[in-house]
Amino acid sequence: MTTAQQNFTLTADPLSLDRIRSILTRLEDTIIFSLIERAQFAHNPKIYRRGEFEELQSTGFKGSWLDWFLKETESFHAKARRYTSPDEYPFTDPSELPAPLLKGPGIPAILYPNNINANASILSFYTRAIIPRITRQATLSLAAAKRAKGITGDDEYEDDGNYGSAAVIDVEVLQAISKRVHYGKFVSESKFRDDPAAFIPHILNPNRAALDALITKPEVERKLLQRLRKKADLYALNFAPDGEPIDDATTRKIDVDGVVELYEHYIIPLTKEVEVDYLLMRLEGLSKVEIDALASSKKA
Ligand SMILES: C=C(O[C@@H]1C=C(C(=O)O)C=C[C@H]1O)C(=O)O
Repeated sequence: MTTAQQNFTLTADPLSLDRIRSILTRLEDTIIFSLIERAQFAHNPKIYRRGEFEELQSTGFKGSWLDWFLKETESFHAKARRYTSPDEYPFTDPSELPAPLLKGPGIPAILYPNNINANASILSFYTRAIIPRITRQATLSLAAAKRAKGITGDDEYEDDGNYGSAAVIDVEVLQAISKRVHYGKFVSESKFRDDPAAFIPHILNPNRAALDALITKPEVERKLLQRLRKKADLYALNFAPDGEPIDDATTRKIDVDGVVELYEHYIIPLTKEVEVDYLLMRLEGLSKVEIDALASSKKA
């Protein structure tokens, strides 16, 4: 049995809501620290646009610099069987990824079979809304330094040439956000099994609003945003050699409001969309007898 299989099968209960929420809490740290790393570089908008690198286009690749980093990284990880795990989803079209090198049984099918992949939405909000916000400080510093040297031009002020470093970190951030959002499937499977009868009527007669209301836990979200701000405030601090925090807003390592807004306006809403999408397909292929049996069972 591979480690990955053990991780899922030896865990007390892979669908325990407390366990899932503890993983979501740990991913907050991964996402904040990855954003701190990305914030060290300027926006570098050209790495998100197609056709900006002639050397790349000459290989026949039609995507952006970041699309290329995603495809090359995910191609290697696909050979290591990363995307047979129910908590891993590629940004690259799966049909363009190689088959796993490792043979043998994959991870047990904890989730109901589904093709839900929200990565296109994640990539869009990350490159259009999050990156410009998170890299604003580094971009302003770069612009001031370039103006001082008499360098002019729009993109020039947002381009520090660190295309590889920025894209490597972008891939890390995107993978962490993707894992976090797609854990919504585990949350939904857990909530569905806990009370199938509550969900089944709104799946048989599709009702997104009713399903969204059933999975939404306002108090959990409120506490999450409170905790997130505390973490980002602390992690953003620089410390003097004597260990004292440097109380200077201009040296903060991350835009704290930007991190909170990332979760409030993008990550949480998209996680809930994945939860509802998963529930809407949860009865596919089941007979009326099987559905009735589920509806009459309290804990599936
Ligand atoms: C993830 C859950 O489902 C919903 C989504 C949440 C989120 O994305 O942080 C938090 C609470 C719920 O509204 C949960 O119940 O823990």
